[in-house]
Amino acid sequence: MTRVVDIPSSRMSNFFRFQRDPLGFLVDARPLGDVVSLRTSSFRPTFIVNAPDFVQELLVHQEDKLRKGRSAGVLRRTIGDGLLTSEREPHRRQKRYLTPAFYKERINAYAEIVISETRRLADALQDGVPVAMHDAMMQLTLGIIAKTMFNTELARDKAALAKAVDVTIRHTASTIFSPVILPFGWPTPGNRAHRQAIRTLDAMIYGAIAAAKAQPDAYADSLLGLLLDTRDEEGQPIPDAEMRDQMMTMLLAGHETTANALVWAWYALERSPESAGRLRLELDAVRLREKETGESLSAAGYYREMPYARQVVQETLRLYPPAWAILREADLAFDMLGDAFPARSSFLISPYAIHRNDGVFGDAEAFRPERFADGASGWARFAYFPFGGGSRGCIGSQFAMMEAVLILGTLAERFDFSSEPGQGEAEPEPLVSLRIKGGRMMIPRRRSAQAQQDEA
Ligand code: HEM
Repeated sequence: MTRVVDIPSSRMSNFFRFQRDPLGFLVDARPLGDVVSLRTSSFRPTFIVNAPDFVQELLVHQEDKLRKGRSAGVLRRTIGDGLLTSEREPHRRQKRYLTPAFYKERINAYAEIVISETRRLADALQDGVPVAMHDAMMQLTLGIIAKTMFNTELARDKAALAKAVDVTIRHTASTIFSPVILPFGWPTPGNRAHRQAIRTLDAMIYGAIAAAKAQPDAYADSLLGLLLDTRDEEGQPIPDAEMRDQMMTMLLAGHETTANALVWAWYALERSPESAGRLRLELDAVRLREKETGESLSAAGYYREMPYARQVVQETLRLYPPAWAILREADLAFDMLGDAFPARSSFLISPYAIHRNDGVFGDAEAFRPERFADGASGWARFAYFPFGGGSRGCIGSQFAMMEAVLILGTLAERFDFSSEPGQGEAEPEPLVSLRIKGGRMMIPRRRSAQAQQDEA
């Protein structure tokens, strides 16, 4: 029996609903069936994939039949042919030379940078002075990605680069889901602003490449150093343009996602005082043990000591997965789990919708980090997949987990954050990654000051 069902609503109403509220549309489509056909044209039949076993087919078992297609085409305007957008053999080749940048010992070294950059932010926060949390997390993770991957300090240009990233993301998101994609060469205001933003980011990237070539030893432990040392089968170095594409890819794929997850985590913790309390207990216990033993933990050691903080991040990635949609296209007709899919089929897989399945998670809308106390092993493999999967799964997943947990721990140790009054419930905004619409103004309260108050 087929597991593909037709969506009951008309093509026109689906189109408008998706444009207006993509997340609502996908959440409503999940209970309709394992795979939902949008009954679009036979030229580009489109399916929403809801069942974990079909997700596994697309991302793992049959991935050789699928491409990223149109979405990668739009991203390519900014990041070129880097790991996120390349396909087939170029992708395999790139993955081979990039993977060592994410080995465990490298991630442990990056962890020290994460903590020192986060402490810098903590030192700059003032008790009771509201902070634009989205901007603060974006600039923090941007600084971290530049320092860990390119050994580059962004102190001076951080705000300008963050602005350029924002322009790029907004324009890319509006293009990916637009029914008509205008050529990038056309001088529309959006294209012009986007091209200017790319020039700003390119200046930083090419500056870093030139600095690394002049002083390679200083960059040996960064991704940039790795790129400089890489040789192909003929012994040729990677061309500057390819290095640029990989760096732009890491810059964009590697900081907005983590920053958005963190803003959601602060928001969720504020609304779940029990979880925030448990997190504080864990953090205080770690520091107490350090005092008692007289040994201070390395950053990697600190990470290991915070299982509850990890659960908080995992649960945040369940409810608010930054990669809210994963897209695939098939060139040729193929079969999946007994159903036939025609040539040029498009597939939309939404971790956001799939992660909200009550049947799997029980009270799925509730923020309950404890669900992850035993890992994520109780569920079907692709019931929970914030980092995708298969050969196109996130290369930075371990780095991102470590980074998010260390930022959360380092800041929560010193501050409680609460939303500035009058903002109401956070509304998700699905751009390239899932944001809080309009950001979130939050008020940091220094914990020691609060404890003093409590004592008084
Ligand atoms: C919470 C943070 C993050 C989330 C939720 C996330 C999520 C994802 C997902 C779902 C994919 C697969 C997309 C697809 O299949 O189409 C992906 C791919 C990728 N991610 Fe991440 N990511 C995060 C952080 C990072 C970081 C920190 C880096 C780099 C330092 C990174 C670099 C990449 C790259 C290069 C790819 C493409 C991999 C490939 O195609 O081989 N990501 N990410």
